Amino acid sequence: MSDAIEIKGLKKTYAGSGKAAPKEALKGIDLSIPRGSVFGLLGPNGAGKSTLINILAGLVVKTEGSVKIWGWDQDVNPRQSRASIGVMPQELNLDPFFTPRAALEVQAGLYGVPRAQRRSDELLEMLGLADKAHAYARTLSGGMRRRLLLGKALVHNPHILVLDEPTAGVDIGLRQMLWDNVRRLNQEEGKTIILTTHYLEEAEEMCDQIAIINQGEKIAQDTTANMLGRLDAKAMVIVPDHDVTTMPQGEGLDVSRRDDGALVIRYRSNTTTADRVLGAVREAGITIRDVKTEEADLEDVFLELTNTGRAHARG
Ligand SMILES: Nc1ncnc2c1ncn2[C@@H]1O[C@H](COP(=O)(O)OP(=O)(O)OP(=O)(O)O)[C@@H](O)[C@H]1O
Repeated sequence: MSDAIEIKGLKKTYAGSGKAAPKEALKGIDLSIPRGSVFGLLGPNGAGKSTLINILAGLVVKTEGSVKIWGWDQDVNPRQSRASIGVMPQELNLDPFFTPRAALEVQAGLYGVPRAQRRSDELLEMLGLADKAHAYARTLSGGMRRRLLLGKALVHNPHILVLDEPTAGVDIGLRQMLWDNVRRLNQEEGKTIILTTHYLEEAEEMCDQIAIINQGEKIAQDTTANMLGRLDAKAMVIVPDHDVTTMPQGEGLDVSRRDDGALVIRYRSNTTTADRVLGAVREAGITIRDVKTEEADLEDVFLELTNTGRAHARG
C-alpha cells in the first residue's frame, strides 16, 4: 500500500518581484508520510512549511519534483489527488456574506459532493457551530471562523487532513476542542493528519512522527520517540552546600555556573554515567545539597538540528 503522501525531489522557486532575486523556498525535498499517522511538520519561520502545504493543497504550483497523494500523482490524476486531501489554512479567509451552512454547502459543491452525501449539519454539530448555522461569517468570532475552516476542509471526507498552524493564537478551550476533534478523526475515522505548529510541546504530545524542515531542506525525519531519543543530552543541576572554588572536570562534561550558584553539568548519557558526573563533583571537593537531572525535549532537538546544521536527514 502506498504512503498517504509521497514527495520526491520537490523544489519551489518563487520568481523575484522587481529587483528581488528569485527565492528557492524548497530545495529538493523527499518526504513519505505513512497512512494513519499524526505527522508533524516543523521548522523555523520561513523554512518552507507553508509552501509545501500549499503545494499539497494545489494552491502553489511546484517547480520540480513529484507529489503523490493517497497514491495519486498530482500531475497525472489531479482530481483524485485533490479529493484525497483537505487543508485547513492558516489565514481566516472566509467569504463574509456566507453563513457557515452556506459556506460548507458551496465548498461541497466545489468538490462535486452529491447532495445526498453532504454532511453540513453533521459537521456544524461536530464543531459546535449548529446554533450559528445561519449567521453571517463576518459576525463569527475568530475561534468560530477557525472551526468553520476545519469544517470546510472536511466536506469531501478526505483521507488526509492538513492543519497549518491550527492553534496559533487560539485560547485554551478552542485548542482543546480542535485537538479532541483531530484525535477522534485520526483514531475513529482513520484519517491521516499532517500539521504544522510552533508549539513544540503540542507536536511532542500529538504527533507520532515528525519531520524538521530548515531553509527549504528536510534535515530530519523520525518517530517522535526516536527524535527525542537521538539527543542523549542530559543536564545535571547541582546545588552545592558552599561556595565552589574548584569546578568539576572530566572528559565529556560541560560545566557552567548559574547566577544562583548552582552548577549545570551537561553530558551525554550514552558515553557518560551519572555516577561519573557525581564522582567528578566529589573530586572537586563539592558537597551536594540538592541535585536533579533534566532530559532533552523536542525543543532541544529542534534547536540542535536547526542551529548547528550538523545532523543529516534520516528516514
Ligand atoms: N509568494 C511568494 N513569493 C516570494 N517568496 C515567497 C512567497 N511565499 C513564500 N516565500 C518565501 O519562501 C520562503 C518559505 O516561506 P514559507 O511561507 O513556505 O515558510 P514557512 O516555513 O511556512 O514559514 P512560517 O512559519 O513563517 O509560515 C520564505 O523565505 C518566504 O519569504
